[in-house]
Amino acid sequence: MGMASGDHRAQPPEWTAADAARILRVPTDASHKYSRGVAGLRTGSVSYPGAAVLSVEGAARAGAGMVRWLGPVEVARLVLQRRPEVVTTPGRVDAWVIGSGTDPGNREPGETLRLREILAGSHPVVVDAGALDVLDGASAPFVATPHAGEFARLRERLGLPQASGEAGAAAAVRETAAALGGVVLLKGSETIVAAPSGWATVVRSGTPWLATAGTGDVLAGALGALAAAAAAEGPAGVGVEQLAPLAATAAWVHGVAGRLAAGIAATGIPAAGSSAAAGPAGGGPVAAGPTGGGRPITALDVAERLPEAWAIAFAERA
Ligand SMILES: NC(=O)C1=CN([C@@H]2O[C@H](COP(=O)(O)OP(=O)(O)OC[C@H]3O[C@@H](n4cnc5c(N)ncnc54)[C@H](OP(=O)(O)O)[C@@H]3O)[C@@H](O)[C@H]2O)[C@@H](O)CC1
Ligand SMILES: Nc1ncnc2c1ncn2[C@@H]1O[C@H](COP(=O)(O)OP(=O)(O)O)[C@@H](O)[C@H]1O
Repeated sequence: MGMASGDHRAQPPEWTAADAARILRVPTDASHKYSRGVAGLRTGSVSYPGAAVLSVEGAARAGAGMVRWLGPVEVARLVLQRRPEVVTTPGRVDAWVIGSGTDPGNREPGETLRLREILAGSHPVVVDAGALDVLDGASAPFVATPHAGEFARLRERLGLPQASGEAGAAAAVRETAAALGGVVLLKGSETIVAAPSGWATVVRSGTPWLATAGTGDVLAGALGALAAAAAAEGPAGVGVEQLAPLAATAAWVHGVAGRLAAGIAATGIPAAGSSAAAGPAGGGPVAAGPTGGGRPITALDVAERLPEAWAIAFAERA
């Protein structure tokens, strides 16, 4: 796994298919749905019901043993229409996803308390969009997943200066992770992940076609599934530093899913729709760098390609 913890000014190494392959978990004969991890989502709202559906899709397609979604009944109806596998009653949760598709300005005080309880717990938490304002004082291990606009607001709240330039971005993500005491995943054309220790990596597996509404909600759900799988593995749970490679892996798989959906055949990735794309045998390393061509995609298209992207990474397993 690439390390860059010593020198905080160094550019972080790129996260690769082989790195992702080491992180992904495969069920065994002894597995059951709970041992594979329950991803608990408090995402979406009456104002943004679609984000609930999209984050649920991300979690379900990234291999959760169970997706538990909690929220308003009218939103639950939409979630269940799309995915009847989802459980909408309270119960066991191994990792949480909060904030996607919620507006802090419209949040009921009871919901704020619930989010604070989750962040005071011991299960890992993916903190997206509308929950980024409740991070202060969190004791649970967490990954914050801001886009550039949310990142700027987060830094302002922390009293940190705004970052500039590529080198500045990586340093700023490390600095923000240290200040928050949690992992920060800054979404963009390059996605930068840093842990409080200074460990950092950059994910370049995506495509600009991902710049469409809702793809970030899919990513949050996918990361929730990976965190739940890790947390369900043993009583020791998942520490904050362990969340960083999980976050990088979710971003890597999400980026490749975006390329597959857009029909971009990067080096080693079979063209979308080809039979080779269906399984590990078609996998290979994914080239970094600019991608040409492609076609418009939707966030659900990305979610649908997550299993293929997963298999491409897994094929790199030594
Ligand atoms: N189907 C659904 O239900 C969907 C629900 N969604 C949910 O909607 C909620 C609001 O989320 P949001 O991202 O639209 O708005 P918000 O956080 O208020 O910031 C927007 C401002 O920030 C700035 N900005 C700078 N960089 C930026 C960047 N890289 N990407 C984006 N913005 C960037 C930019 O200002 P500018 O720089 O252009 O002046 C812009 O005006 C949230 O809960 C989310 O989960 C969405 O996921 C879509 C699908
Ligand atoms: N130009 C780009 N190139 C590659 N990936 C991008 C680009 N723009 C956005 N993305 C990816 O698309 C996703 C957008 O997430 P986000 O901004 O949270 O959108 P939303 O809130 O609508 O879900 C992120 O995974 C981000 O890395």
